[in-house]
Amino acid sequence: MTEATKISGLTRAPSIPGPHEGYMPGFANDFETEALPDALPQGMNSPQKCNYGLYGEQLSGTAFTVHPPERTWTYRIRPSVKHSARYTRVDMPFWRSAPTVNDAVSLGQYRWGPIEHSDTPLNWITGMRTMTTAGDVNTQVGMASHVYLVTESMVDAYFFSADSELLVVPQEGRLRFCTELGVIDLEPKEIAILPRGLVYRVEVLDGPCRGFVCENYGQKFELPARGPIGANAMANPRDFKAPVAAFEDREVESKITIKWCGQFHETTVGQSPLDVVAWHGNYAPYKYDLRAYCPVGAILFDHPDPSIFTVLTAPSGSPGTANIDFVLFRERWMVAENTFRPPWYHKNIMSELMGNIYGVYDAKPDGFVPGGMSLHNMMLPHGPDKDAFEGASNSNLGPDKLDNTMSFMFETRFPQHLTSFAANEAPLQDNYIDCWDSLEKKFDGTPGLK
Ligand SMILES: O=C(O)Cc1cc(O)ccc1O
Ligand SMILES: [Fe+2]
Repeated sequence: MTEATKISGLTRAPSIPGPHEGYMPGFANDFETEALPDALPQGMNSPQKCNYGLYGEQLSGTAFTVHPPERTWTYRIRPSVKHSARYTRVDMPFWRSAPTVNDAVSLGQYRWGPIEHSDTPLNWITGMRTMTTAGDVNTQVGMASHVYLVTESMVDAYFFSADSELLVVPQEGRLRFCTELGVIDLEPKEIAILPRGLVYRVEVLDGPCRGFVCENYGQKFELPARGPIGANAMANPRDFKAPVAAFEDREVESKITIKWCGQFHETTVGQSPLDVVAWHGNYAPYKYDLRAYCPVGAILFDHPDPSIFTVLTAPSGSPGTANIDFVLFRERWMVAENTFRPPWYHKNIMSELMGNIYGVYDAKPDGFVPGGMSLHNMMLPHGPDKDAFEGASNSNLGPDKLDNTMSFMFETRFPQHLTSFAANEAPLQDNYIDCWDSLEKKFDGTPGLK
């Protein structure tokens, strides 16, 4: 064990040295961590008096009676109910919540270039730009996709979403999430999950920062069942990392912004809310390095469904039908024989929102660029563009490494609705559907030759 250290002004618990410095490995483990010795009660949750005069407080991420329940016990300098002002409503016009059905026409195949930064300094809250929403935030069903454009750190300002857990996919720049449960540093090729109800501030380590967010209104993300793939490959539990405890004791007026039922509210507190000295439980933020994802694919012929690339899945009420699948298209070898290797042409009941983190995506060699997004909505046909089709139909089928490529998909069972920002202000590529226009009729009435 090393000593407690300081990071962004927070005293951070001693942690295992080496690759896990500052983090604890494992997915949804029952973690325990303390930034001061013996701050964590042992053998019970609610001693009559906690060590150091701490207050015990439980954060429940599932109903008490869900199995397994997800909750974390925090031991903090002040209970979080201690705030000096009532909640006041604030406007956050670019961070929208479902339903946004009347904002724009959503029926269509859409693609956007990267949204550029402006001269206006933006933080984690003001820099959120909602692109699509699905379901209904008030019934805790569905999701929203956002792009964040962040250039400014939050100072004595904090945020939590009562509506959702946030899946963060950075594309540019480095961010630090100082949360009640510890500190997560995040850069492109990594993702983070910020659970519903967790208070945090976001600092810019290296800006400007741009990335994608999937806001999950429903049941939490979990690891997909691997079925016949077995106990290994895809995303392995040990590669997920939760932060060790970290706290600050700062008596300074601080603002907390709360997203609640799609509305934003502010209150003030007389101290930093990041005052959790120790915690234990299985409801925590975590990060994951996408380079640890071990893809499994076709090793003789054909192109399997992209569900084999699922990193995390958030279940809906219907078994096998996700509220959201987070799917990763990363570097891999293509070896299938006598096969059209890119994604096939298809229509899907699930709605597919894609983003490019870096490189070239095999079905769209042009136009789908890093920082860009595309939407193939419920039951709307899509597939490789003309160049991808011709290339893949005529290439020599030796083993071929798809290199320098990382795109992802937020796939939901619900139709996604564009916001007016996505339809009118974001860099929509008006000519996107032309990429299929020049696909030729090749039918000549005679059987094809192999
Ligand atoms: O449309 C897309 O590009 C995503 C996708 C990829 C794939 O390999 C199979 C199906 C699918 O929807
Ligand atoms: Fe698709």
